[in-house]
Amino acid sequence: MGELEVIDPVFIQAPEHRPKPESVQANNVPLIDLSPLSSREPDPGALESLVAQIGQACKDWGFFQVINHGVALHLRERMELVSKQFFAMQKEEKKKVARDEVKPLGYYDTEHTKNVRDWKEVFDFTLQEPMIIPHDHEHREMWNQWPPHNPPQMKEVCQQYGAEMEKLGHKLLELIALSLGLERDRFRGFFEGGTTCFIRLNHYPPCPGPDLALGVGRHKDAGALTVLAQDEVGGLQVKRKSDGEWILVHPTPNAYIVNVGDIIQVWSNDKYESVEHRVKVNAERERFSIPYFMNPTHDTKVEPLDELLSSRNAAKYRAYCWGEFFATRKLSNFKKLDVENVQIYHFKN
Ligand SMILES: O=C(O)CCC(=O)C(=O)O
Ligand SMILES: [Fe+2]
Repeated sequence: MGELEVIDPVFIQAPEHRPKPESVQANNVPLIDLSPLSSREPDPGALESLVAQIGQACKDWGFFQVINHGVALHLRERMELVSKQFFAMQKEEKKKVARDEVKPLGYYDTEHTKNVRDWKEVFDFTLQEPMIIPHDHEHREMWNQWPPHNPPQMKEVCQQYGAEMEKLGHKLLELIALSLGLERDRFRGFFEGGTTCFIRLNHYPPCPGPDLALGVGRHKDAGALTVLAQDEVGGLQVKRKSDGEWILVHPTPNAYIVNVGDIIQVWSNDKYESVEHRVKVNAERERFSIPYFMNPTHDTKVEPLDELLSSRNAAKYRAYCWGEFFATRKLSNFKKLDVENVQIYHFKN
C-alpha cells in the first residue's frame, strides 16, 4: 500500500509544501550564550557583544537558540514530564478539557494551519487569567481548563514554568530593544496589565506518512516573541532568509529556540522579519515541544515605533489592534475559513 492510502487526506499537504525526505542539517541558526546577563559583575563589553549577536541573528535569521538562559533545568524537566503524562492519558480524559469556540484554552487535536490539518495534539494555557480578547464589540474573558486529577500538580507546574518563561521573555525583549538602539525597557509597557501570553504543550505522535503531512504547516508566529523548548527528537524547520531553503533546527540540550514574531516585525518597521517555519513529523518517534508565545495586552495598538522612523524610513504599516487580530486568528481556526487569515501585510502602507 502506498503512503497515500495510510493517512487521512485532510492531513496531506500540497506537493510544493511537503517536506523533503532528507532536510538540510545545518547548525546555522545562531547559538547565543546569555551568561553575561547573570554574571555578578557585568562586563560592559560582554553585554555589548551579546546585544550585537542578538541583533545580527534577528536580522539574518529571525531565529536563534540561547544557552545559559537562567531557567532551571529541573523545572523544565518537570514541565516536560507533565506534558508527557497529560498526552499519555486516554482521549476521553483529555477531551474533558477540550477547547471549543466558547472555551478557547485547553486540549485540541484538530488544528489546521492554512486549511490543512496538523499532525499533532495541543494543550494551551494562559499565564494571566482571565485572558481578555475583544469579540463582537465586547470583551470576552478566557479561563484556563485544568484536568481534575491527573497529571498530579499539572496546574502548579505549568504556572511555575510560566513565571520563568515570562522572566526569560522580558530579558530577551530587553536585548532586542537595545539591539534596535531603543531604551532597554521600551517594550515593557505593552505587557503590563493583562497580557495575552500563552503556553502551548505540543505532542506530535509518530506519523505513517511523514513525507506527506506536517506537524505544523508553514506559518509565522503572530505575536511579539516565541520562546520554544524542543525535545531531542528534532523536526522544527526554519525557512532560511538567504535562499528560502528549509533548515532543520538541530536540538541543543536545554537550549531555548527564540523567534521574532509579526509584532516585532511591525515595531521594527521590517528591520527584523518574522520568519516562516514548520514542523516535520517522524514515522518512528513521537516528539514534544513547548512554545511560550509572548503577546502584548489585547488593547495594544501595534505600529512601527516612532524612534525608528525618519524621513528616509517612513512607517511601512498602519496601526492595528492586537486583540482584534488575535481574536480573528483564533476564530478562523474554528471556522476553517476558506478565506485568507488576517495577516500583517494587510496593514502595509
Ligand atoms: O514544535 C515546534 O517545534 C514549533 C511549533 C510552532 O511553530 C508553533 O506552535 O507555532
Ligand atoms: Fe510557530
